[in-house]
Amino acid sequence: APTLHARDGYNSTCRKTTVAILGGGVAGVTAAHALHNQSVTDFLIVEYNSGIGGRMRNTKFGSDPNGNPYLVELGANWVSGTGTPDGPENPVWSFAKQANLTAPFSDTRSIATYNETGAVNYTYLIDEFEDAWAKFEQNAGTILTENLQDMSAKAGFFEAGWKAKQNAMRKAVEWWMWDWDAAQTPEESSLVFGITAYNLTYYQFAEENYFSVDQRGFNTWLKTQASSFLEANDTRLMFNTVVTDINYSETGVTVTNEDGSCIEADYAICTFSLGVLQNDVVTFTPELPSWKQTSLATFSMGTYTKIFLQFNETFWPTDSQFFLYAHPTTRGYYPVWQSLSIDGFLPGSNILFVTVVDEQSYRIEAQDDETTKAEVMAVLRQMLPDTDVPDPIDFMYPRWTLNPWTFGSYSNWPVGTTLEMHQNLRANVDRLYFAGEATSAEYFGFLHGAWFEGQEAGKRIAGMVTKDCENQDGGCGEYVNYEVLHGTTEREEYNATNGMGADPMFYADSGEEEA
Ligand SMILES: Cc1cc2nc3c(=O)[nH]c(=O)nc-3n(C[C@H](O)[C@H](O)[C@H](O)COP(=O)(O)OP(=O)(O)OC[C@H]3O[C@@H](n4cnc5c(N)ncnc54)[C@H](O)[C@@H]3O)c2cc1C
Repeated sequence: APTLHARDGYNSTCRKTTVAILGGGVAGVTAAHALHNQSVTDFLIVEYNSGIGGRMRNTKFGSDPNGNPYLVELGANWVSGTGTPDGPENPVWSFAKQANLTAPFSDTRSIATYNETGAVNYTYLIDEFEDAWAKFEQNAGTILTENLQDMSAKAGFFEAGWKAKQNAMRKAVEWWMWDWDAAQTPEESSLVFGITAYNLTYYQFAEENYFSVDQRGFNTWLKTQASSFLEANDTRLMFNTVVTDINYSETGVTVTNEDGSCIEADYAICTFSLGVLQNDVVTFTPELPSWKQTSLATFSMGTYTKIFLQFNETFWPTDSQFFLYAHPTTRGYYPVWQSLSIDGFLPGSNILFVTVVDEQSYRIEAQDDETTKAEVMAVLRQMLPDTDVPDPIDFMYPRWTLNPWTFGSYSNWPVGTTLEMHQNLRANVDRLYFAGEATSAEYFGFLHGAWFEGQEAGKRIAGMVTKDCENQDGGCGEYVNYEVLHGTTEREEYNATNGMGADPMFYADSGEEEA
């Protein structure tokens, strides 16, 4: 191919391909699937780890009565938003059903509340928060449709009549209703885009969550999807390969890996997390343009940490899925506990886990397991003052922020962001394309966000390669980008070109899809 020789950095020993897909998470696999569907089969998937799945990551933990370990999910765990018989369905849910995934209904109403004195019922505060939520959504809708300035979710709560008022229990409820999803505080989060992601996930699909306890791993659904077009030992899968350099131009992309190997591609799709892109793991040549660098710096990467404990008995209540703890002074200090030792989940496993996010995640990532274990156990003993709480027989948590292939858990939109600004995160630079949960305007932070964005990038490139544009919604070829940003994004710009093909406020207004 003579065009290859014209490229910068062309090296005759590089492996050649039409599309280099960088990363084998949801977006990477789905991009490959979209290419395959348009008969573009000459692609490579380059992946740091030894298998596909990315942030759907599991590990062995504890042991069952036969001495075999359980499998628990360190990363994504829920199918968030499912679908209705007549409405659109979350693709993650479609594949989860195909894979016969064991994923019981996750009932957020099944919650018991605690503070430092033990069980104290403040579920009425959850009701109060939920009452304010409708007003909160309406205000977000007004800002979006009237092209007004965005505000923080915190300010939005105030406006809707909810305040935490320096009250530990109100703070715990606020954490449960916001931080537990966003992995960042309401002060850090955009009101408008927090609401759009929520609406499109829960009102467009369905307002329910299923929690995978499948002992094959949650990522079985993605493996099911992958097996429809990839062989088990497909030579297009390059595992245990760490990308260090990406050299892009208007004619192609050269990818260099840590082991010295390289790939010459006509196009590349980079699906690395926002955290990876923010932490200079990969060197881009030429340097990324300033509109791209600014967008990478603008959006934030949250951290969500599940801390697992196994005991030799289940000494906590078995009639609730969730336990909410209000620490007297520190908001977000070991607030949400979940029991796996209940019917439908992993009965008899004696496993509990507690979740922290953001600053508390960074804090515990920086300290040793024993220190964290002591803190966690002190809280648990406060919650259950009348129970003789034993020490755990197993204890473990991941450190997502320090992880070189993620640098955090999932993205969040800070206050004052616009759709145009986000489009710059999505947009390609020459032949280098981007996809992943963070590039999704509609569903950032979610698996299905990564799914749709991988598909979009795959379809756009397939359209260029085959000269046959089958992507009716988004189109084919390059994404738009904005070298000069407007203060706000006009209502008419909320369209597929800017990554928002579905109307977030349409779903919010009706609460469900209209015929
Ligand atoms: C703790 C946690 C909880 C979550 N909970 C949920 C949930 O319940 N529901 C939900 O819908 N979503 C959840 N998510 C979000 C969900 O996991 C992500 O949105 C989704 O998995 C992202 O897919 P992706 O393809 O965009 O990125 P990734 O899965 O990160 O895929 C990118 C791939 O690139 C690889 N890579 C990175 N750097 C390099 C390199 N230098 N060289 C080669 N390969 C590299 C990585 O190994 C990875 O496999 C959670 C995430 C975390 C971390």
